[in-house]
Amino acid sequence: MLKSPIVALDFSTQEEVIAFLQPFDEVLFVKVGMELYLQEGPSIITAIKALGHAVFLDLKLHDIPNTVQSAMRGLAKLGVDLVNVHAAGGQAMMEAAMAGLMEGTPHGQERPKLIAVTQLTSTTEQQMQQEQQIPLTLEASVKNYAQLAKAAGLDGVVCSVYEAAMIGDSCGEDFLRVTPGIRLAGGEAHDQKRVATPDSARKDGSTHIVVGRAITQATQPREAYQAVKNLWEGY
Ligand SMILES: O=c1ccn([C@@H]2O[C@H](COP(=O)(O)O)[C@@H](O)[C@H]2O)c(=O)[nH]1
Repeated sequence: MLKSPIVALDFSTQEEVIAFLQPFDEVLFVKVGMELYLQEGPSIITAIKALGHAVFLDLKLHDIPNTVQSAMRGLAKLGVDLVNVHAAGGQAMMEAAMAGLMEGTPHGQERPKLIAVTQLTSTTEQQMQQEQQIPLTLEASVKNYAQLAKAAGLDGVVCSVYEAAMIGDSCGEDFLRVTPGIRLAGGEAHDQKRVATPDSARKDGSTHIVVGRAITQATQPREAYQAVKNLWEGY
């Protein structure tokens, strides 16, 4: 899987996506989330793949195992590189997701990698304990979800940079730690709570970073992407 920063294409239309991608002359790893996929449908994946980019389809599935298995069987046919579920759906749901992906991946093609969201990067420990009524530290909850995902045979998790090293120790260095909540130093956090810079992500155990607004809302997105990439790669 490409190691370059994963750019969150949080736009509503294909036109906006094409206009954003137009100045880039390299292969990008991009993320299509609910906003874009629910408005444009599967054709947005075809359009992005036709430009040669790698795709993380971030739909965070969370339902009963049978429903998730059937949904994943369908998504596997889109030829994306990475998909996800919510670990809170449980081990049986995650196993069903993996089974669906394996059933749906066309013969001769590589199965998309499957990761699970642990605790959203917009969640604080206090929120988790009070609203979700989880009587653990945030780190312990993330570790529990990561170990469930590992036991279910998933390829990794979504977590914040602050939990990435701990998950590498607990689940193995080749277990993916995909970390959103990335900001350039001094950047606006917006709704994110567990934020970190691209260089701290590199030093603190992320295997991949996800960056949206710091790039897509920059006055010069291509330059912002290059700045993030340089920090992530250690230049
Ligand atoms: O825990 C999570 C899981 C997913 N996301 C997604 O990543 C991007 C982050 O966007 P920014 O603009 O860089 O904040 C966004 O698409 C989220 O849906 C996340 O932030 N945290």
